Amino acid sequence: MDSQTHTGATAPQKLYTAAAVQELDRLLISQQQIPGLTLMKRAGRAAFDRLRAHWPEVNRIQVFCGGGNNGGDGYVIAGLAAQRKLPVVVYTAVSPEKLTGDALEAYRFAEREGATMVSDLAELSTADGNAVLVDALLGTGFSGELRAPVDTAVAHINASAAPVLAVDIPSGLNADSGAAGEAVQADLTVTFIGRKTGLYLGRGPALTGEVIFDDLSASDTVYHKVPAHLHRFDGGSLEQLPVRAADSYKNQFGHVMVVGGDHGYGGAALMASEAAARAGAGLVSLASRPEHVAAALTRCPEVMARPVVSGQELEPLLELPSVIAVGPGLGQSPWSEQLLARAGRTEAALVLDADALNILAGGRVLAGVQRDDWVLTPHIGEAARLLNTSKAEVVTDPVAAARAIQQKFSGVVILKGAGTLIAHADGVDLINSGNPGMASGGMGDLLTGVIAALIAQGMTLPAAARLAVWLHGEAGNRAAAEGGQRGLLATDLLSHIRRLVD
Ligand SMILES: NC(=O)C1=CN([C@@H]2O[C@H](COP(=O)(O)OP(=O)(O)OC[C@H]3O[C@@H](n4cnc5c(N)ncnc54)[C@H](O)[C@@H]3O)[C@@H](O)[C@H]2O)[C@H](O)CC1
Ligand SMILES: [K+]
Repeated sequence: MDSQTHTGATAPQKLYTAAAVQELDRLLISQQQIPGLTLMKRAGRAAFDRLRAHWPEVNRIQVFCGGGNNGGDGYVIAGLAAQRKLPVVVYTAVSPEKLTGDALEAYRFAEREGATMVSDLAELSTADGNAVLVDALLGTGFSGELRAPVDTAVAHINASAAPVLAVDIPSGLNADSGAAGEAVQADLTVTFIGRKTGLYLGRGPALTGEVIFDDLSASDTVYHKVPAHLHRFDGGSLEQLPVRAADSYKNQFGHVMVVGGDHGYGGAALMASEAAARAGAGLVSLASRPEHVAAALTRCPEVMARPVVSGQELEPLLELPSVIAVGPGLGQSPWSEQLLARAGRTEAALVLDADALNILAGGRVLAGVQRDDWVLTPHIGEAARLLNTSKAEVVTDPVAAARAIQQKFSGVVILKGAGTLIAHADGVDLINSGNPGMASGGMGDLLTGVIAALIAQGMTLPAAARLAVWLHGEAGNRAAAEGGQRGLLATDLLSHIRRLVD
């Protein structure tokens, strides 16, 4: 959760890979003539000031320093604390003799100011007082698996009850992908010069705690020289639906048709339909197995439920909608494949989800089809199937996976997760939204309905995808705030979707 507050519309945040941030670092030193040590001092000062602001009662700190410049930032923090008579102990994970360059200068500063240095974790105790732990073990230079003794230092930090500030990035978290094995669980992460993509992807959101960014007074010129890897949107930076004119009428707001609901899966199709209605679509119809029609009429009479026994029966219905969402409760039977094949040939914009994606991945239906006017919404497993690769591969580099699916199928790809990626022809966007309570059946069906409704109301596919992902997650957060996460049900979100879409 980024602490930046939003008073009005703001630009999306730029996210960078570790390599890009190191390029920014290099440019700052070469173009802006800012010595590396000055950058390190600014980084350490920024982190120290944020530590004092976040924990005003702190009365001692323990800094865990690695062997590189992340450790260097830690030594600056320790020196500043000692200067201000704030008791500080530094755990030197790598012997100071091995330090070089700016990190060695920073170590000398901490030593001159009287910071206590220990090389044995057993000498550290946080039993009493308001201690804060500072993780300066690894930053953007981390690669591979955690090596000793950093792994034991990470475990020591995580075993402590004391709050943790991570310098630049929690140690053990991959700065690009957000993948992590053993990694520091931080309460606050202060990151410098460029926001790393890994802070907002995969395990990043769970490990960073609050993220605070400090540009260390870098000038805009360097940012123009290094392209961002992702653009991160939040509530303040999203394109919204236009205000409705007084003389509006329902056809102006499009017609969404949901195609799904095979035997036993009527609920998914109905939830997607109701979500489309609650997100403002002018008309919503549902094409599903006949046994679901009665329940649909009872639950939501505003949805025009139509029984479909075969693909032929679906054909005449496909002329009506401007957007067709195929997938919720669709199943993978011959019936399911027939419906996807026919829907896939219409002029309407498409949203493909769940089993529609699994059928598409099978290659028998719509093989080789690329459309600019469809949105695919895979989760990690469906993405792996669409790319004919493993889930582990997708988790290792989710941005590459989202891009690859977009290149293979064209259109817009939403790769769902704690950080959701939206890949389109002009790049890849990221939205952090939702909460663990949303890991339950039906949540994806709601998102599908909201995406379709926003497209039906005239938004471009990328803008509709971004707003739908944010709105869906925000509805989940508000529903969880109202009644808890564990028992959160998809239909709890509907009333919040209605409020948020206004
Ligand atoms: N531009 C900026 O954002 C600024 C960054 N600063 C800080 O510098 C680090 C990056 O420093 P670097 O020396 O490149 O790498 P690290 O300190 O992150 O790590 C290198 C260090 O760690 C060891 N190591 C690598 N992988 C492992 C592993 N798997 N297990 C154990 N140890 C590992 C490696 O051997 C080195 O000793 C950045 O994050 C910022 O904190 C600048 O100070 C300010 C501007
Ligand atoms: K760190």
